Amino acid sequence: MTKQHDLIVIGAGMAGVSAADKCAARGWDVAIVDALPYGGTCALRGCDPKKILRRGAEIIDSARLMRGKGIDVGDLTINWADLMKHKHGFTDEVPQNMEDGLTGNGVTTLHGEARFTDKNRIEINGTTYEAAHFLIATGARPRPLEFPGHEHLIDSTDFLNLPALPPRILFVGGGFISFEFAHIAARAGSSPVIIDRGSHPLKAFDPDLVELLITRGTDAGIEVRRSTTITAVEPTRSGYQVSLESSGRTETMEVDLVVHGAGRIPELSGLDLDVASIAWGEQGVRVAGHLQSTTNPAVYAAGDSADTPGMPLTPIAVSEGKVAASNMLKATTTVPDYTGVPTAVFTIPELTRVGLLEQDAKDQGLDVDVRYNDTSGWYSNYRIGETAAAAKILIDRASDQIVGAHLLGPEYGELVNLLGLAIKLNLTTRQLKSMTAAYPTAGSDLGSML
Ligand SMILES: Cc1cc2nc3c(=O)[nH]c(=O)nc-3n(C[C@H](O)[C@H](O)[C@H](O)COP(=O)(O)OP(=O)(O)OC[C@H]3O[C@@H](n4cnc5c(N)ncnc54)[C@H](O)[C@@H]3O)c2cc1C
Ligand SMILES: NC(=O)c1ccc[n+]([C@@H]2O[C@H](COP(=O)([O-])OP(=O)(O)OC[C@H]3O[C@@H](n4cnc5c(N)ncnc54)[C@H](O)[C@@H]3O)[C@@H](O)[C@H]2O)c1
Repeated sequence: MTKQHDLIVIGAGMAGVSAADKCAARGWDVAIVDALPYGGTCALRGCDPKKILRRGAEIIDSARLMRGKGIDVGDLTINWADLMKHKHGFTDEVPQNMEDGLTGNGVTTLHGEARFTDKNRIEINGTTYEAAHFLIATGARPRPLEFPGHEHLIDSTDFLNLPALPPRILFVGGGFISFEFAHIAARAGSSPVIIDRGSHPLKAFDPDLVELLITRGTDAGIEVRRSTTITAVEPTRSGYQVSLESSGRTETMEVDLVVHGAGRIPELSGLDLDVASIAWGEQGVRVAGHLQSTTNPAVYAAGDSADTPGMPLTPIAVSEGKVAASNMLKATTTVPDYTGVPTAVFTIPELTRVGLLEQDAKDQGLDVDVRYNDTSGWYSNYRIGETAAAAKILIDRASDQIVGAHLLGPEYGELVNLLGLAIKLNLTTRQLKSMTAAYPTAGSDLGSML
């Protein structure tokens, strides 16, 4: 006999777990399933382990910036094996803790790959489960690549588990993953090369600040090649030969490792969505604004696997998971609020953004005052020897409200949260400037940035 649940969540990452906990707390009979250990991408294979490895790189970089300013760097190096152990100290605990948290909240935890067999049924390891509602929260996977030899690439999960870093690493794609990993690898003693087929790497970020970051990265030993296509990857005796093409010119590069950083796509393979009449496309499960499937009312989707206006980021996954849960529980049609969600690429220093790009604001016909400051000479950056730091804040002249903010600099990943709050709450710059910040902190620079 099949068991009838109120809700089955497919995927125990940030989106799925937020929704499962919320519905169980309201008394629903909830089951959740994952094919991998519980925790999802962010905690096990993404944000969290990545930022632990980045900590080692930050220490090296900070010490180098203070060379001749009171710090003798000497042979300060990253011990990759120990740094990995430090990472495992966090990640190894996650699956059991997360599963214990769910069962403690009354959620039934299942293991295996789920696939739909009907509009209201799924099968896991040969057993059928039935539910009144389903939440698809299956995340994303690396985009399949076409060039010959693509099977030799490692992906971000492999990179975050490397037992040792080889000297020459080539990153395919100039996005979040390649830049973050290249910044870690360079401080760990490798020579990274980022190959982007487009002319604007990190295209979700302010192009002026991206150029500053690329220059800072060059000083740290990172090479970035734009408008360059990879035509083949072939194994050699000691590594790989990568064939490149740029403006009609071809060349080859010898490297030890090739890493996939060329984008991720929703993970819907194996779900058999068509069997359950669930519409989907390249951007994910097709949902209405309130996250219900456009074709199967029993089904909702959230996070990286859902086709929504939100970027594939952890805070979006969490907020969509909660909104989907609330809509299922109350049969409401609340749409997630995507305004004022900041994002950061954790290079050294970090590059952040919230709200509109300068070009978007212009395209929308907004009359914006662009307040640009090179903050590298400001006290907070002088103190630590940082040479690349800047802020570009876009203020709507009519309302005096911030419509976009772009920051490059140490600790600006924290500062951008204040600007996100200002956007979300429609604060004016006059109100923001009335804030008294602790001094000297990155927050105390905000008034001058405005
Ligand atoms: C290297 C890397 C670094 C990142 N860094 C950041 C960062 O610093 N900040 C940030 O905001 N975002 C970051 N992200 C993005 C962030 O990790 C994702 O947006 C977020 O984890 C998505 O959560 P989710 O719940 O939608 O999916 P996931 O966390 O991916 O969870 C989906 C789960 O579904 C399971 N699953 C899939 N198919 C099935 C199936 N058929 N049956 C059963 N289970 C299934 C998977 O095993 C997985 O555990 C990073 C991503 C990567 C790859
Ligand atoms: N700090 C963070 O928040 C963080 C960190 C890592 C990943 N993520 C999330 O994961 C997603 C995926 O990250 P990503 O870095 O893989 O993708 P991305 O979308 O950020 O960047 C992919 C880049 O690869 C380029 N590209 C695509 N195909 C190529 C090819 N064949 N050859 C050369 N270049 C190619 C694209 O032009 C683009 O610049 C991100 O969009 C982001 O949402 C977030």
